[in-house]
Amino acid sequence: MKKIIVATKNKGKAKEFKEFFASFDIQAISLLDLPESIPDIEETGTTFEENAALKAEQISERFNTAVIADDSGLIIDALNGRPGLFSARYAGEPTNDQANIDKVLQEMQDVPDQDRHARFICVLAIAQPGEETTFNTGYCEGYIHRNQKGDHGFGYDPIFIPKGYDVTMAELDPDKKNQISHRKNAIDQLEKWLHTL
Ligand SMILES: O=c1[nH]c(=O)c2ncn([C@@H]3O[C@H](COP(=O)(O)OP(=O)(O)OP(=O)(O)O)[C@@H](O)[C@H]3O)c2[nH]1
Ligand SMILES: [Mg+2]
Repeated sequence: MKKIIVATKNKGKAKEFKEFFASFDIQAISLLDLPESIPDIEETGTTFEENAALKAEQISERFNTAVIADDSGLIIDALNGRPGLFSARYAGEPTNDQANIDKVLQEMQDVPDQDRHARFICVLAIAQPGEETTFNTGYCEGYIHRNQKGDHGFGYDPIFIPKGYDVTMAELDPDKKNQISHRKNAIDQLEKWLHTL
């Protein structure tokens, strides 16, 4: 089976990448699967693209092979785009999904239903030795619920209701999330390249 390194230490993302790539007969190997422990990559970029490139390029250089990295987040209109680039550590370090959810719900408590629009963004960077890094971006539109529901997925899934649905992303079956998510929409743009592996 072909393999590809995905430069992530996020268990939720790693699980989804494994599921996505299995359909291409490719085994996705996350940084959590590697025998040696890989130092955290500091995300000093000012955009999702910069952070995704930082992660993909550093790991591609270390292993001299093609590497995919994902920088993603939740963008909420009523919070002027926050948590955005800082979605992982919105409530501070170490990252804690529940604390992040609590902070968003607290900041959104007085926001009326019609103003609770939000979207997930996923930027994939593909770094290959000797080649320019390329990018694919996917979105998933929706809105922020007033409380959290469901226990599938990860991150902010329990408070995000995808457009066209009346349940949160965390209430959806994982296979369903993988059909509509920002990650899926970004990976769909990779299809041609994945067949070249
Ligand atoms: O509910 C969610 N469903 C998703 O599908 C999703 N995708 C991203 N996120 C949030 O955005 C942060 C990414 O930050 P991020 O791209 O820096 O990843 P990370 O730091 O968790 O791991 P790594 O990939 O950098 O190793 C994550 O921690 C989450 O809070 C999601 N939340
Ligand atoms: Mg990160």
